[in-house]
Amino acid sequence: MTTTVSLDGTATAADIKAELALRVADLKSRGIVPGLGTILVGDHPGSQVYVAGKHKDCAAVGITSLQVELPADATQADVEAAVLSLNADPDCTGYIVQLPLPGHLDMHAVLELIDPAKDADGLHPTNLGRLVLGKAGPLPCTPRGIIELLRRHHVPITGANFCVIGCGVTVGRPLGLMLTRSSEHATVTMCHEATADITAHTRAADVVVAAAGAAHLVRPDWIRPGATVLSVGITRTIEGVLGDVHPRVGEVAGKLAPTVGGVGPMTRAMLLKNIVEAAERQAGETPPA
Ligand SMILES: Nc1nc2c(c(=O)[nH]1)N[C@@H](CN(C=O)c1ccc(C(=O)N[C@@H](CCC(=O)O)C(=O)O)cc1)CN2
Repeated sequence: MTTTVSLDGTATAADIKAELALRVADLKSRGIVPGLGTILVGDHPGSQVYVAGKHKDCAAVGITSLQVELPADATQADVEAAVLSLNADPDCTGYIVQLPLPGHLDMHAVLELIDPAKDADGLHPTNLGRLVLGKAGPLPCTPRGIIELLRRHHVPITGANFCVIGCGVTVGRPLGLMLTRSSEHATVTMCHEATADITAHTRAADVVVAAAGAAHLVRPDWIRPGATVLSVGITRTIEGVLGDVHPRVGEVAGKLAPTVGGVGPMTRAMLLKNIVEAAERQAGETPPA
């Protein structure tokens, strides 16, 4: 049996928040007050928890919070009006529209209306295009958090074989783009529900990232002993929160980012980092690499 090392996102995020608090204090000493806005539509239970966590984090590092809440039956026009209002608000350095939106709303139309300079999630088409072209800009929070978690725990990335399960817009797709930049240069296999013989890909991987949103999809026999595994997707059931990675994978993996306390806190920390960097850019500075 392998002794698994936990990739502790809560502790790592705490370190990052302490570093960011110093940068926020420096900005404030020069009269620049970073502000994060959130737009939450409806009463999705996970989203309410995540947005509350984001504002708690802001308070901890000295970032101002602006919260917009709209009912589940808000119209496309209501949501777009909230976006335009934050685009115009000088107290808002950057903001996010919490996803998923209720099914009757057009997510892509909403995301396209965000001012790319205020896009704290890096999900505006302009910023995703900048990522493809290797230009500086805000990076999607979960993929950025995954790479930062691996780096801070000395998991090799360059030349490593990654298997990313799930091709969603917030995690899988941008993660594939980020891991193949010249600064990372990993070899990435993207898997999805139509992948034939998925275990052939997971068993060949040094690092498996499970971001499919399918409870306990990844089983112990899918993993090469000693490989690194990150459980990203979450399914909420009446029995509680279930991750994409079966708990017994911990008996095989060398390093494991658990479903709770792994990548989630890193996602939140990277949102703060995107806001601090946006404030620095808006002040005409180049954020540290
Ligand atoms: N606009 C966005 N929407 C969504 C994103 C995103 O990056 N931008 N990602 C996810 C949700 N998410 C951030 O919003 C997120 C997910 C999980 C956590 C977290 O801290 N999880 C806890 C567990 C809490 C629980 O689910 O009970 C943990 O890992 O300890 C934070 C943020 C979808 N939407």
